[in-house]
Amino acid sequence: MNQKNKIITIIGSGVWGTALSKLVSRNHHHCRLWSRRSLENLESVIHDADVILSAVSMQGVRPTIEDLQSLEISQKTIFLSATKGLDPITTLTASQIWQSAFPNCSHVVLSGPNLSPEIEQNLPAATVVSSHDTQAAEAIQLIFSSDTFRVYVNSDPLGTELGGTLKNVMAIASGVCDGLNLGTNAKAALLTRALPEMIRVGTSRGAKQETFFGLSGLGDLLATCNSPLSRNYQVGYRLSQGQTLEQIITALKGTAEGINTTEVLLKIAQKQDLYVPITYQVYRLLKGEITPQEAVNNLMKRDLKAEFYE
Ligand SMILES: NC(=O)C1=CN([C@@H]2O[C@H](COP(=O)(O)OP(=O)(O)OC[C@H]3O[C@@H](n4cnc5c(N)ncnc54)[C@H](O)[C@@H]3O)[C@@H](O)[C@H]2O)C=CC1
Ligand SMILES: O=C(CO)COP(=O)(O)O
Repeated sequence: MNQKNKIITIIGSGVWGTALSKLVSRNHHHCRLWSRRSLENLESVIHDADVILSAVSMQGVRPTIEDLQSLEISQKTIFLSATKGLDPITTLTASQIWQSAFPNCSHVVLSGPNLSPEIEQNLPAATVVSSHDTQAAEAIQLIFSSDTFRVYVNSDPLGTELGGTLKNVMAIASGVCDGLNLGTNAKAALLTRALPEMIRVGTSRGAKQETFFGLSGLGDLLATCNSPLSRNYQVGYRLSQGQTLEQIITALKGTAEGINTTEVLLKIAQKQDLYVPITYQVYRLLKGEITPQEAVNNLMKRDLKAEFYE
């Protein structure tokens, strides 16, 4: 793909879609930002698009695909997914759903430690674009790269996507940890144990372990679990302050995918008999079955074990 003046259609004008549109425009590409409330029709905004970027929340993925399937889309169009969630029915990632809906096009995932308010401020950040189609990933890398946004490529889209998705559950736990003032040691222990839990689930689905040590895994885990800018972190923090989940969702600006992901992740873990102790406590907390302090106690009182095991 020639890199000059690409047409990028972004579907989903929430906070992430809007931040991404600024990155595209700053690099002098032509950006069309569209949401279901836009006055323009979808057909006209995808016309001639080089890239269709989906930045809708997980619940918007299937409705968006249904709308697009009735339209004519060139096989040269690259689909780029920036959603970090899991489908509640099939447990698939967003990009897996896009791939099966448009099997003749190239699909790329964009995921990394990218809190949108910092991206909006043009602060330095790095991310990963990943695809089985190296050329497509490299084309996206060139479109987004700038002096303030450093884009890496890899060829493990599933691992890249799952890193960004599973860490949202850990960000809820991390918000609880900070909200209860459990200290730096507790936080370090939580994040260090969170990573193998994510890897266990990811590799069981076919993702590569090494991907979780990169920006889209450990990188995003550190960013999201340490920042009050994260909506998922805020969910955990506010639960620790005694608010109900309903109150939190009402007050929250934007989507906290971790709430839904926790439920789907537990479903996967139970089906595949995977050990996910942090996820299980977050699940029970979100369901209102235990208090934040009980979740901590339950994690601390588990059977003693070796640090590393198969
Ligand atoms: N905000 C951030 O810092 C980052 C967010 N993400 C991910 O990007 C996705 C979107 O996040 P935000 O923009 O922050 O959320 P948001 O809540 O601000 O925006 C959600 C978008 O999805 C659309 N949407 C929701 N349900 C829909 C439906 N049924 N049909 C069509 N469209 C629908 C909304 O119209 C809106 O444009 C999430 O999966 C999130 O995890 C990824 C990286 C950074
Ligand atoms: O994924 C994110 C940063 O990389 C955004 O996190 P939140 O969805 O928790 O705000």
